[in-house]
Amino acid sequence: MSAPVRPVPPSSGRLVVAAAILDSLARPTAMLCAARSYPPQHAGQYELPGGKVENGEEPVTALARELAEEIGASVRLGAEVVPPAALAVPPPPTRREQPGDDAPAWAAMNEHRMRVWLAEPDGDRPPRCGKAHQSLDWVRLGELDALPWLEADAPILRAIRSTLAQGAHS
Ligand SMILES: Nc1nc2c([nH]c(=O)n2[C@H]2C[C@H](O)[C@@H](COP(=O)(O)OP(=O)(O)OP(=O)(O)O)O2)c(=O)[nH]1
Repeated sequence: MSAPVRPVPPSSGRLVVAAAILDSLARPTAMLCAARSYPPQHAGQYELPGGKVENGEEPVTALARELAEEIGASVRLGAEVVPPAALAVPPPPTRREQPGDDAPAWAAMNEHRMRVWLAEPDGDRPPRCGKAHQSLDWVRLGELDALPWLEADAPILRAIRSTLAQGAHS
């Protein structure tokens, strides 16, 4: 008999938002992968571009701001990559300073919760590598597994791949 699945406890961290930026939502062949430049113990590890939501900010507004600040890019959002129930960290009780933080999220590093959206460049501002990253590269979908990702991102990458395989991504 298998052990009962314990619900993921609420987290004490902040909400982080990130984007799996594809070359095309309709016909994806590559994803934009960013290698962190800090902290030292995570330098060189890969992540999805994004960052922490500020107080008072809606998650998708924060994502647009973080992408503009970090990689100078503007994107069109596709579907959210939603965690399966067994991995979902529940949202905190409604707080006025976190509008829109009302959905289950992935468990991220440092007790943070993370929500992830598929996206594609909207053609206005192409991505470029900023200070937060050592490198920013388009990586073919079949080669994503070969990169050293932040440990917390492993189940998210699996979900991205399975969403893309189902063809339900725009
Ligand atoms: N952007 C991003 N953050 C991730 C991913 N996976 C993951 O665990 N995280 C964690 C790392 C950080 O603790 C947090 C994101 O916050 P951040 O990008 O503002 O990073 P930071 O705390 O180093 O930045 P700062 O506020 O100190 O400038 O979420 C991911 O794929 N993308």
